[in-house]
Amino acid sequence: MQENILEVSNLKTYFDVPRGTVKAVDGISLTLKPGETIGVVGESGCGKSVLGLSILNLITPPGRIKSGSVHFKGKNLFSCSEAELSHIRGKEMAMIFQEPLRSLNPVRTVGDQIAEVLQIHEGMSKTEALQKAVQLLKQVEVTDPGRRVHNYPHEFSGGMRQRAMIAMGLACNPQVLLADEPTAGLDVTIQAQILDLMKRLKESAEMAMLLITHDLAIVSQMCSRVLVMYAGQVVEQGSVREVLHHPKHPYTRALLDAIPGAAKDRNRLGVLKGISPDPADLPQGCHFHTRCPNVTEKCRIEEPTEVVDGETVVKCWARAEKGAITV
Ligand SMILES: Nc1ncnc2c1ncn2[C@@H]1O[C@H](COP(=O)(O)OP(=O)(O)OP(=O)(O)O)[C@@H](O)[C@H]1O
Ligand code: NI
Repeated sequence: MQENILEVSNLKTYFDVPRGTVKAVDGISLTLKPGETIGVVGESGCGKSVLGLSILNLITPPGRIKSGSVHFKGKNLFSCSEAELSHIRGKEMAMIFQEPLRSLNPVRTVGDQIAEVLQIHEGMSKTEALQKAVQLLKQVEVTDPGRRVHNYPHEFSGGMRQRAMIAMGLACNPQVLLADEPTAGLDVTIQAQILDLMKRLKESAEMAMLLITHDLAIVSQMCSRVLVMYAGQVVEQGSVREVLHHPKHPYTRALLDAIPGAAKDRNRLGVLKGISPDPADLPQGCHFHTRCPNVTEKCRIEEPTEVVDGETVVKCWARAEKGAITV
């Protein structure tokens, strides 16, 4: 068996806000093998981005890592020095953020920003780094990269900014890429092009990827395994084949039913009923019980344990009581 490159164990990330404590990530464990792509899905606010930022130890107040660990190649990132961390970030483990405009500096050229990563992590001279930046822009299929490298982010279209972010993320050939909605907000054709590009780059470089998205179609196109998050927790995880075709958790089923095409075929409701719970005031018992069609008395009182059911791990009392194996 191949060793895990990334191991997240019982991770909890909380935000202390005036109205209470937001449990954005509340006990998540996952593993990633070299070259593997895992999808992370769930509704807005369920904690996907906070999970990505926590893995890179980038949480700042009012947020805090409450407990748990993140091991990258056997090294616990929560006990690394700032110097070790900045070496790992960007070089060995890169993140493509949800909003490129927020992470690209508006007053510096795209080329300078890509070059900076290479100067810091690869010790290149400015001239060498700029040459490499042109190559990278070419690799992510930005047309006329020799001219574009001197542009500012606002001179790029949304799709091109996203490509520039991918170029920056890939500059140092990271072994793990955390991609947070890398194609959100782009039109469908450009989205397909960028995903295809990421897939090809990933395969040629054997890079592992954690792909955060709310789009299940992207998961089935890109990932081998998927984690379904609800209110800071993983409610179901397993192979894409199993989870998307034989969902075991009622929340996963509801998510699948919310896809218009699937809903039409199966003649079910297209919208997820009810609202997500307030993460600063989560319901007792199973976090999903307020919206679950199969809720029982026990679900309202006691948090479900995770159970192995075939190839899937599910956090649901209905499954636990069917005699599946408790983790
Ligand atoms: N800096 C912060 N201060 C307070 N609360 C925060 C902060 N960042 C995130 N949160 C809270 O943590 C929870 C998880 O947020 P997160 O951004 O991870 O959601 P998400 O799943 O990425 O959603 P989306 O799909 O909309 O990107 C939310 O309730 C959010 O309000
Ligand atoms: Ni997010």
